[in-house]
Amino acid sequence: MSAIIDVRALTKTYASGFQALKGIDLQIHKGEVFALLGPNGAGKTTLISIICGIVNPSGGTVVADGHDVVRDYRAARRRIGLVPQELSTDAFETVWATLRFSRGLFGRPPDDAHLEKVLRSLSLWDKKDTKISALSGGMKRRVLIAKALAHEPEILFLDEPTAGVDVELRHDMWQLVRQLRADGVTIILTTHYIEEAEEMADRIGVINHGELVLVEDKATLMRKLGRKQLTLSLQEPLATLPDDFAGLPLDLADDGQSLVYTFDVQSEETGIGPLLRRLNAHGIDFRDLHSSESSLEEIFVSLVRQAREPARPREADR
Ligand SMILES: Nc1ncnc2c1ncn2[C@@H]1O[C@H](COP(=O)(O)OP(=O)(O)OP(=O)(O)O)[C@@H](O)[C@H]1O
Repeated sequence: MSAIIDVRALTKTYASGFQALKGIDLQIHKGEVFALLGPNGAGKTTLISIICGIVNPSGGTVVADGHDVVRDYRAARRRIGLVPQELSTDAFETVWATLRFSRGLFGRPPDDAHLEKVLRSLSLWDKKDTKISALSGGMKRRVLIAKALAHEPEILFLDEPTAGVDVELRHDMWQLVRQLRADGVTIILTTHYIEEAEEMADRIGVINHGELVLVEDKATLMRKLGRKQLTLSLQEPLATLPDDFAGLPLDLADDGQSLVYTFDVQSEETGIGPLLRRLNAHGIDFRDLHSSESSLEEIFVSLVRQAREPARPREADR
């Protein structure tokens, strides 16, 4: 698959001396929806701002649809739409004037039919002559998206598109993202809602302390999410596992007082029945058992923690 965005060895040190990005390598495929997750201050907005040419990188390169975002800024920027977190639009203009101006800013000839299509898709058509200052918060969000789509970008960045919006608008946005994807637009979104990444993304990237700690197909992550653990509290603690159990996804925990068996929920055979029979044959008794499922949220939290404290075992692996 061809990369529509190619980020290589990207670093950013702000004037304060703070290193916000520490060597990011990332390729975004044409036509995919890529969700960038990370805790507050991880570097998501910095990364997006550099790709969109708003912030200068300290090192490395970014090429968007064949154009270097620094050397060939205008050509690169024309291909990109950005929906920022905050409204920076002139609040005293009408919705229509704002969109027409924005389209012109990117060197595109007027195309009222396109603007009408965008406004209708965002349920904003009846507000086209309203001043932005007179719109509700949710409507202003919709205007931000309309503005980003006015110049027909091939790449769309959504920086926390649904933070603080109501359920209806959230679902409308998801629907719009699906439509844009079907139209061939490449979409990169940042979000704090794991559910949103699960719903929308083809691939997921996790950034923490300025480093990409994971880039994975959502389907692969969901398989990890499907992992379950069965914990058996033993009647008598075990010093080691009998050799017979070697090769099984089985670990001793709690100083030998528990056995933890990890299995795939989606697979037909969990292997629990044979495991219990084998334990019985070895005279290993247990007094209690419980199972738990690792969620994407847990995987995400453990990745973030792991990057902070590299020596600690992963939560999801315990
Ligand atoms: N202009 C700046 N000068 C100095 N430091 C900055 C500047 N902008 C951002 N930072 C710092 O860089 C780090 C990354 O910020 P960034 O906004 O990219 O994070 P984020 O992942 O988007 O966070 P959030 O989820 O809170 O939006 C933070 O520690 C932030 O304080």
